[in-house]
Amino acid sequence: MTFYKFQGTGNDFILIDNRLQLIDKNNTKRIESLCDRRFGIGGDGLILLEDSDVADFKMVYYNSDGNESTMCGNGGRCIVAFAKFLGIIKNETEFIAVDGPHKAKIENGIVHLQMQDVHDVQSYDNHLFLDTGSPHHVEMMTNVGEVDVKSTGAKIRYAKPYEEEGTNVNFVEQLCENRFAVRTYERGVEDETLSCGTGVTAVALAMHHLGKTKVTDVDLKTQGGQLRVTFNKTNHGYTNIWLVGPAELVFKGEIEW
Ligand SMILES: N[C@@H](CCC[C@H](N)C(=O)O)C(=O)O
Repeated sequence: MTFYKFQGTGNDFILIDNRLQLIDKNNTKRIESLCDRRFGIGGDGLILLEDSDVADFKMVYYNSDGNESTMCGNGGRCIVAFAKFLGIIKNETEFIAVDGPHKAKIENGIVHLQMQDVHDVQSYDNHLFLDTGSPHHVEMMTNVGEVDVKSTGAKIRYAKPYEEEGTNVNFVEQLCENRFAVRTYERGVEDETLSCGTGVTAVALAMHHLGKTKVTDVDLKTQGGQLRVTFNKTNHGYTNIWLVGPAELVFKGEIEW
């Protein structure tokens, strides 16, 4: 079976064309072993591209622990690049993911992915919580380069109120009016990843909600590169949210499933 390795700002994924339904989707151990960086191909997750009756294709996302999870923004951008590579789409598409339909377009190699509207941004004393397709805890700090993301993120992810279901955890530093540095601990990877698409989307909206920025076109600096999030603010929350950035094929190979 042919697999493809893609990366979007260093968030890396194994992609497989599963339109013939050849994959045993309950084989959690196999997915985990393929994502292992020493004994497998290596990746923050594995994504299946499947047929859909209502859209160009369907995205099925697994974290590197082998479990199917909620929406992956960088994975969403990578599967759009993969669908173009396979000749399923040209430069515009609509596909189905676990959180519903997503529009996307590719312009000069950059993938623009529309995210679901966000109506609820919860603000607490020293953090915010919102769901951008996946759950995100957002915490501001003055020197994000120095935080131990793995241990601090894990403490927050397993503590109340998140506990078993967990959350992704984002640490944010404001660099200027429209630019923020973000480091993310990802649930299901249980470590820092170089970038998280739903995470930077959550950060952009949270910073606007807090009044840290007034712009609706925000630059996000991740460990793996630059992303951009644009949106509209309405009386009902945030709409027309787009996650924008690169997504590239790294290599392909053959595996026994
Ligand atoms: N890397 C992702 C987020 C993937 C899902 C997350 N790990 C979870 O289980 O909540 C992104 O780019 O959004």
